[in-house]
Amino acid sequence: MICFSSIYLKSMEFTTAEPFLHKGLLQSFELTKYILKTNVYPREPSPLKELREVTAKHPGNFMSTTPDSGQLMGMLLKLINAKKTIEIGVYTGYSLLLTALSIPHDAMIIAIDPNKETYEIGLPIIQKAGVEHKINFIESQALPVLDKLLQNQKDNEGSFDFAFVDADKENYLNYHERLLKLVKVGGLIVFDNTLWGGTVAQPEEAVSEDRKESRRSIIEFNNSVSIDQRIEIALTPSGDGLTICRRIR
Ligand SMILES: C[S@@+](CC[C@H](N)C(=O)[O-])C[C@H]1O[C@@H](n2cnc3c(N)ncnc32)[C@H](O)[C@@H]1O
Ligand SMILES: O=c1cc(-c2ccc(O)cc2)oc2c(O)c(O)ccc12
Repeated sequence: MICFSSIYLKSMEFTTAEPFLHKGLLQSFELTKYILKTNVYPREPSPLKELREVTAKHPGNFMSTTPDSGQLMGMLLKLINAKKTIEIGVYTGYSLLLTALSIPHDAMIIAIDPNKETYEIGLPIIQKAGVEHKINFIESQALPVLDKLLQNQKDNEGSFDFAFVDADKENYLNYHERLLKLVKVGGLIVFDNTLWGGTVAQPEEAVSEDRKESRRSIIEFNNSVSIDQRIEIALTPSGDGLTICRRIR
């Protein structure tokens, strides 16, 4: 396993247009670059490319969903013909715009994030792409919004086709429980960062202090979904780890 600091140092060699290289868990930057350059970037819709380039100039750029994970999510959204979706953790909106571009004209996304400022960085690009009408942005912590949606059982329980979670790792299990009630049988819940920079497979002593708490939460989450009989799962090593959960009961 390559240690995180050496990944970081190596990543400094790349331009700000490619802040995703250091996030990939593949053991070779060249291989990550190969995947992005041959299969991902050439097919990335131009508004997403523009949003990625704007975000690259922002200090939090490492938080964006990686373009390869975005490509996989776009495929999933189209495969299930998702119409009613929910996203927890928007930042500048890469995954949000990706979702908006992948669902039909009359489909919708409830997008939740307490930080409206970062959402507003990507908003002009979302508007220019003509998909703002699909988005209901809610400036809030996610848990109270999910609980409110669940209070209106008739309209919301089992009604969502797709959910994407990319926010505070400490609440992943709380989100999972609520989203399992909101998503229909056959619907998908996708969680980002489930390999947490590879630290899930490292001894705790080898992990930097600032990553320990989230690492513990992610490990607890991974263990829990691995035995959850209500879902089928696939943990894919795309980006920082993407766990796809399909509700089956
Ligand atoms: C990793 S970023 C999301 C990246 C985004 N998916 C993208 O593609 O750019 C995490 C986001 O989660 C938000 N967040 C943190 N705690 C949250 C909470 N309790 N509820 C909802 N969003 C939260 C942060 O404000 C931040 O914008
Ligand atoms: O380094 C991070 C941190 C987060 C993060 C931290 C605290 C929150 O309340 C939400 C998110 O998320 C990240 C992320 O999603 C990512 O892909 C890379 C790094 C980080």
